[in-house]
Amino acid sequence: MTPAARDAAAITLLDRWLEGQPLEAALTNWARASRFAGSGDREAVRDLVFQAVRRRRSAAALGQGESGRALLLGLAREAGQDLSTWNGEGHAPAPLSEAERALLAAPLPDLPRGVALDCPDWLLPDVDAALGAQAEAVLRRMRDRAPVFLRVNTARTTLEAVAARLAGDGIETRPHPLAETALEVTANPRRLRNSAALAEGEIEMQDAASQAVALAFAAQAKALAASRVLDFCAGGGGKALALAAEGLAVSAHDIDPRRMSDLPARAERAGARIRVLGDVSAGGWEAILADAPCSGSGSWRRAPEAKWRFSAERLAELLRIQDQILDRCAALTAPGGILGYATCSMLRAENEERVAAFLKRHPGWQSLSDLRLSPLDGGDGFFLAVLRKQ
Ligand SMILES: C[S@@+](CC[C@H](N)C(=O)[O-])C[C@H]1O[C@@H](n2cnc3c(N)ncnc32)[C@H](O)[C@@H]1O
Repeated sequence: MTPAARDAAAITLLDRWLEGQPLEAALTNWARASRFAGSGDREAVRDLVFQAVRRRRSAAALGQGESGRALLLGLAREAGQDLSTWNGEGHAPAPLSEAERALLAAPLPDLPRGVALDCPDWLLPDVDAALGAQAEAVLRRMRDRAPVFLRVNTARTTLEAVAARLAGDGIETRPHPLAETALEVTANPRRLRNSAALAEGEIEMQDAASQAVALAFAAQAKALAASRVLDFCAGGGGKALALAAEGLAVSAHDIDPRRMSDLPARAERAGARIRVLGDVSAGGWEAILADAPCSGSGSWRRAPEAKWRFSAERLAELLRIQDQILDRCAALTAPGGILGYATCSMLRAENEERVAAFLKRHPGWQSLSDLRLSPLDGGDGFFLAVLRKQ
């Protein structure tokens, strides 16, 4: 596909998304119906579509419209591209109209803050309160794609050995200061899919901040000599696997057990022993991690659709669920045990305010530590509070 044909495909996909089709479904349907598109084309179209969704507000303002074509025009205007390839020939988009040509050549206007930063207005006060002077820089960082990170299974190998093995496949990496288990992929991330290191459990795809949270919690659980750790919201098991690699005996639970369906196979591949529990009515856990459902506002670079779907009603519902999970885990924790409360949210409402409300409801608990990471640290936005039952 020519670059202009890729633009035309992205325009079609963005239109479908704007009409209400989920992004992944639109991309999958298009890829199935477009046998002419090679893997490089599919990745390029995906990148373009995701970038337009990340920047939906500013792109719509600069392109002056809520259509796929206007969004790409807006992206091009901000980047100073001329779009002369849009000539209507072959599979290229129709040529620019006079008005579009004038728009593309016009100086960039001053946009309202929420538009320029691609943030819904109703979230700005919380983001400002949470991030203070860093709010703008963080939101700007969120307008671009996230790096690709690997977690090295240090129970089995070393960062150096994995990096050398991946380099043999042309995949370049470098260690990342956020977590001692993290490698950032700097070239050819798409080759990872076929890498033997992944198939053999030497690496997992996991954001570096997520790794840092797992390592910080593991260190406190080990300091307590906790013999058993419960991952109460295990989901796909990213954190459970990271905790197990630190030598902890991990049990995994999730309200939706189907989410854990791949966990036994992933654990086996990694050489980790993780017990998957259907029921956790028995308490007495010395260490529990509650990686709670949240807005995902720290990972909106990877899942940009969620940023525009999120609402005040959904936030209120999440806050209730987070409180319930914390209360349930408090009852399951042994006296003297610890409870880690984690989110991939940057909002105070889901983080510090939930912990403060918990401590008010549970006077017998104290806060041991807080960790707040933002995309300026390199990975996703994450939060971890470790609480102790007296
Ligand atoms: C942020 S995800 C977990 C991600 C996972 N820990 C990881 O690192 O891959 C949150 C999980 O919490 C689960 N969940 C939601 N409500 C819950 C509840 N009341 N009790 C337990 N798990 C819950 C969801 O099904 C979801 O899998």
